[in-house]
Amino acid sequence: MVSLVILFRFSNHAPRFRNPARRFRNPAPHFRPGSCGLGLMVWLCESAAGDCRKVRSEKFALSTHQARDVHWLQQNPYSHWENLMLCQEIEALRDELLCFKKAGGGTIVENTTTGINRDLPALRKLAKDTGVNIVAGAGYYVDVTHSDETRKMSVEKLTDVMVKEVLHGADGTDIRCGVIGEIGTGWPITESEKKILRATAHAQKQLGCPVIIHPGRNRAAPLEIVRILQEAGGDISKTVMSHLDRTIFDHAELLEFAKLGSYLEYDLFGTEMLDYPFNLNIDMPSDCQRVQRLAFLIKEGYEDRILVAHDIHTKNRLTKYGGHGYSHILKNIVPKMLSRGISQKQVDKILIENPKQWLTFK
Ligand SMILES: CCC(=O)NCCS(=O)(=O)O
Repeated sequence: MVSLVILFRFSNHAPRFRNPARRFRNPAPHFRPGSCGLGLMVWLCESAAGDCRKVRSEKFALSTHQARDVHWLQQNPYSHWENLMLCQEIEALRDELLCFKKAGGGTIVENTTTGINRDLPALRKLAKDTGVNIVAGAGYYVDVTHSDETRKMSVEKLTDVMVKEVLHGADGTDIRCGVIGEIGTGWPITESEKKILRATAHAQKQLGCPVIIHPGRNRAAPLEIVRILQEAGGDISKTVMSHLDRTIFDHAELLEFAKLGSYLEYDLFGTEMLDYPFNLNIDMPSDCQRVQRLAFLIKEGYEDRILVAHDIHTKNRLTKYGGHGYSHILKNIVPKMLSRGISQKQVDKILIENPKQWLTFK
């Protein structure tokens, strides 16, 4: 059975939600959590001018959306309120996992962390129901999701929390996390995020555990993160730098970064959008370009360091809503890799051996 790192989320993705009225025109507003209603988080959108208003729903109800809306959602996934509420889709996720298993999948990493609705009991139930191994993530997401309590914690306290989440259980359960991350960082990296990065390195030093980092949307971000982790004693060889698809584009810069020895993750497979709403200067690559990037890294000798995933965090990417689903890499990307000169042995390394090595505690 294939073991594969596929990230999916129960989280709502609202911290990244852009105000639809300002879509694609103004710099991204900052987001922060607002009140709760009917168990759903309501998020407030704070514009650059500092005014707050409730994010409004787009023009159609997602549950009844028609085929004609599929393309709009694919291009504007963060501009539809309900589309962000992946936590409502437990049944659809069960179906996705069963399809994934049928396609040869064995394991996924679900690295929703504190700040975006980690739901460990739901993960446990899904793993039991489907027989797919689900590895949960410890730690904290990006700054805007940090609570006042989190901000006040010392590096030592944050380290203790993460160590406990791995050794004893998280969120008041006995469910133990198998990786630290994704640890969220923006650009520039905030003081609170730096503290959490240092704590991550300290926890990793104690546990010998896998770590995964979400870098800010700037080509300098991955390098700066590695520097902070290294200074704090982290093990870069057991650390994944995720979302490289939208972060480092230049080949020479990518090779410079690769030399530092982290895992290099291309994890937005299935995401094809013309305008990347979080940074309009970025041209989000297509799946074909992602495969080209993998082939390039393999040619340069980095096949031991590559990981791939879908990072599904919005509803429209589920099969139920006309999306590519959890089996896209297994069903569509692997054949594409093979047709572009990547051998079956190399595919197996990326889908089986590398995740196994990364997930094994030292
Ligand atoms: C919540 C999951 C996440 O942060 N995914 C990264 C999306 S993006 O920053 O690459 O757009």
